[in-house]
Amino acid sequence: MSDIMLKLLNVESSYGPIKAIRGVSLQVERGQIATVLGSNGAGKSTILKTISGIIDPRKGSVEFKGQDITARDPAHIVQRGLSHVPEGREVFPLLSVRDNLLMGAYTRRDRDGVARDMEQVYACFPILKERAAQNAGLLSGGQQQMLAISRALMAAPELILLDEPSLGLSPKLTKEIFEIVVRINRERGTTILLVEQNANMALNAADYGYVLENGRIVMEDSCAALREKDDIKEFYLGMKDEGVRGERRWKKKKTWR
Ligand SMILES: Nc1ncnc2c1ncn2[C@@H]1O[C@H](COP(=O)(O)OP(=O)(O)OP(=O)(O)O)[C@@H](O)[C@H]1O
Repeated sequence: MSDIMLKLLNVESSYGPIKAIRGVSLQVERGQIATVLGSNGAGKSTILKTISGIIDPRKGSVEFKGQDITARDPAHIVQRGLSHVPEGREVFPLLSVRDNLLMGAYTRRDRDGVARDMEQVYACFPILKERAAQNAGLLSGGQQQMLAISRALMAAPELILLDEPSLGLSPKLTKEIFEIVVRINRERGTTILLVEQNANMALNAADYGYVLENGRIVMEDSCAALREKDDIKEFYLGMKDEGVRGERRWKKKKTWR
């Protein structure tokens, strides 16, 4: 029997009158990397903010490890084992790299475990050990992304929500970050829900994917199957269908609409 770590049922969240997500249902199995793909403004970040308690949904429910966490306090949700790496990294620029990492472990009381995890993070990201005493604001964009992911790891989470880790990074750094994400999943068994605009990277790293458009899930499947779908190739992977040209091509509709 599969072990469901996260389950959203018919979730709807709004910003005042703007409905950002509607009727979103999805689930993530323990040990899996799942991804939500979608273009700008599709509602990807809103899904993650609703899960981690930053936004209270208008409707629907969020279950984590079989327990209802809908609209619970974010600190409570972190303590239960769920960490959120927000878009844009948001490290504390005037704190040292080391203090940023310790902030991630703020809710923990097991000092030995924290020290052990700090060493593991340094082993995974040697640059953070080199720069441990430096202010985080002096790190490059890619290094700040590594720090943001590491800070989440310091909470010893069972599930990490990762918001657009590729944002603003070079293709080379993006590849490196994705390799690390997969490594964290394989080596530590951490379950990951990743939202991305870089569909190519996300579909290669993840096991299962959801496609979000205008706040609704319009398609879901294993990433292997999604990579083979013509609509995904055309609209998300930028591969043109050479058999359909000119006006016919413009008239071609996505099959999920
Ligand atoms: N703080 C806010 N106030 C009002 N509207 C918002 C706010 N944040 C997001 N929205 C709106 O909610 C919708 C979904 O936004 P969201 O940030 O979840 O999309 P996204 O898929 O993460 O986009 P991107 O890839 O550009 O980050 C958009 O229409 C956006 O304009």
